[in-house]
Amino acid sequence: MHPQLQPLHLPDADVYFAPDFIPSPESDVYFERLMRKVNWQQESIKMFGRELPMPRLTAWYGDKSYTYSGLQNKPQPWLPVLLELRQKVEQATGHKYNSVLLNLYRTGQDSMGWHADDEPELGPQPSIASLSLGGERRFAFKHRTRKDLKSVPLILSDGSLLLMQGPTQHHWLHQVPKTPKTVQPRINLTFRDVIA
Ligand SMILES: O=C(O)CCC(=O)C(=O)O
Ligand SMILES: [Fe+2]
Repeated sequence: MHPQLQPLHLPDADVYFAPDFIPSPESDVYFERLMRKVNWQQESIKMFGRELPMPRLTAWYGDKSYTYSGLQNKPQPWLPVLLELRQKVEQATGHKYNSVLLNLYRTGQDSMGWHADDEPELGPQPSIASLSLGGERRFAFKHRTRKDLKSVPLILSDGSLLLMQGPTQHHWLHQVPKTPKTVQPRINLTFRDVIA
């Protein structure tokens, strides 16, 4: 594993974090390439019987289709910029990934609610590598059942890499809350291995 990936020591989890995995200005170049080349989509979510726009833009690239937030995602074929980033991430983590979900948080009003990446297509102990580019955002982990544990905050800085593996998704939820602060746009890439 990459020496910058340091363990976070959460109980019932296996999480590593590298705050400066892709340093600036290389991170800025990747951010601009992704803004331009990725086919960003505004998806909607069904909530209480109503269709609402997701509070972020998304895109799904890879080799196999996959269900996410109840949507059947047909992946788009890999772009050169995504293959470059995948190679870096695979080298650092020692895992292989056949898919990537991208999220674009345009402003502080864009967000992702509490969830786990525990879809059956990812297998029982998924390895998920999450790369952040652009404006930094707060992230948090919350244990599903142990109410004695406080939620664990983390700042996902520009160029940072977060690796969640082993039992993490089974026991913990995570989120990216909205913020009233003025923040720069942020791109997040979660590399995954879809087995089904
Ligand atoms: O934007 C982030 O850091 C979180 C993304 C995430 O949790 C997901 O795509 O499942
Ligand atoms: Fe997630």
